[in-house]
Amino acid sequence: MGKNDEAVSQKDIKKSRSFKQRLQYPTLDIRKLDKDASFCVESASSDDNDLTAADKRPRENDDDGNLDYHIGLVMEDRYEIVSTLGEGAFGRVVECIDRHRDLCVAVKIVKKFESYCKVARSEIAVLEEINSLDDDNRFACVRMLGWFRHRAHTCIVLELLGSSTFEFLRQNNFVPFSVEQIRHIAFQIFKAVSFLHRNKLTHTDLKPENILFVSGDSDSNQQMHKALRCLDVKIVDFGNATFDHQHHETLVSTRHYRAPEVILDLGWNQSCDVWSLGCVLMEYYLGRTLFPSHDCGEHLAMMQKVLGPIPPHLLKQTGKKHFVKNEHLNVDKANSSDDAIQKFCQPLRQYMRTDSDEEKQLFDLLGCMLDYDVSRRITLEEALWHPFFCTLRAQQ
Ligand SMILES: Nc1ncnc2c1ncn2[C@@H]1O[C@H](COP(=O)(O)OP(=O)(O)OP(=O)(O)O)[C@@H](O)[C@H]1O
Repeated sequence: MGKNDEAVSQKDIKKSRSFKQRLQYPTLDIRKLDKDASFCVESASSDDNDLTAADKRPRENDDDGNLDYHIGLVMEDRYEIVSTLGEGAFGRVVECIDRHRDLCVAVKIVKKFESYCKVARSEIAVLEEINSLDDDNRFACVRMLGWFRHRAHTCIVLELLGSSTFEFLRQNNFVPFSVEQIRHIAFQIFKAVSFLHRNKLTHTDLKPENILFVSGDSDSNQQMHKALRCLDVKIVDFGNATFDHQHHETLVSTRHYRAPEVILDLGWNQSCDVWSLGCVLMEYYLGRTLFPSHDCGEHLAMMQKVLGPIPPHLLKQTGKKHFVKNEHLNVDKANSSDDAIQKFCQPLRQYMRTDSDEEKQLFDLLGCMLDYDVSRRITLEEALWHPFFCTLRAQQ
């Protein structure tokens, strides 16, 4: 299945817009659009489209291929749905009581379409591998507890976690995290992703929505307070995780977190996760997306405003020649004077002018993570030895 921006059906666009309407993001509300648009959805099966037939029987799926469940529904004679936790391009995640173990769990109910089932199978394989590689649960990756099929939907049973860091920021009116909080969150995530990288896996979709606090209190206010006290987080969503030996899709990551080598189609490796995490940490610091763009040209122009010119040797290699003019980024005049670039993008060196030593360390680390050149970009193993983490390393 091709995952590219061009392969978007009208149905996907409608679906993306409804996502957009549901989201309240202060600077730009198109975050979800690109992720959705990156996947070519197979059309619904004929019985999904047959409204007359569907009208005559209780509905099992909504138009997006999601299971049309209700609170109280029991799946597998075991998992009783008590609430909805989240929604993504691949389906919905619900909180359930596991009646066999008298335990609350999260169940990701994947959309019914075959392409999504395929991604779900891959997510299950990756989660099984993580469970067996990390049997002591030392790294901050969500644990899979099992999986089953319910009415043609693949359902993945996961340990129950709390809010995503994106949701946390949103509920907190996008007040940024403190540098100390960023340090704690980053340290755990870097260790976890570094563990994935050592085991030849790339996550490819690291973003604040996929980094969840561990605290699972159902009262959101209490949850916020608890999360801020303990700051333990875990990574979710391994549906696009790719082993080194597997085919690497041309287009990966949700747009705002997408590395330049992916946009320029230069091939990618684990280093694209490092770029995404650089964008994530900056978002935690700013309380808003670092590159709030919806267009590749504008996105690259934003990168230039923040990080300086894209090296000509990289532009020389791209097959996407429309991005290049005289060995430099071909910045469309309309884009370069675009409000969004002027308003949201500030050179990283200006942030470095801060008087705070800990902020200086953070920006130094971010500079190393947001290096255009993959061969020079810091690895997470190296990043864990950066002075930004020295206090946490000392505590280990
Ligand atoms: N184990 C969990 N515990 C609690 N909430 C969860 C859990 N896993 C996922 N969620 C919630 O559900 C949301 C969607 O989950 P996930 O990212 O796995 O779905 P997806 O369809 O693959 O998303 P995407 O559109 O990013 O690909 C998360 O952002 C989070 O809010």
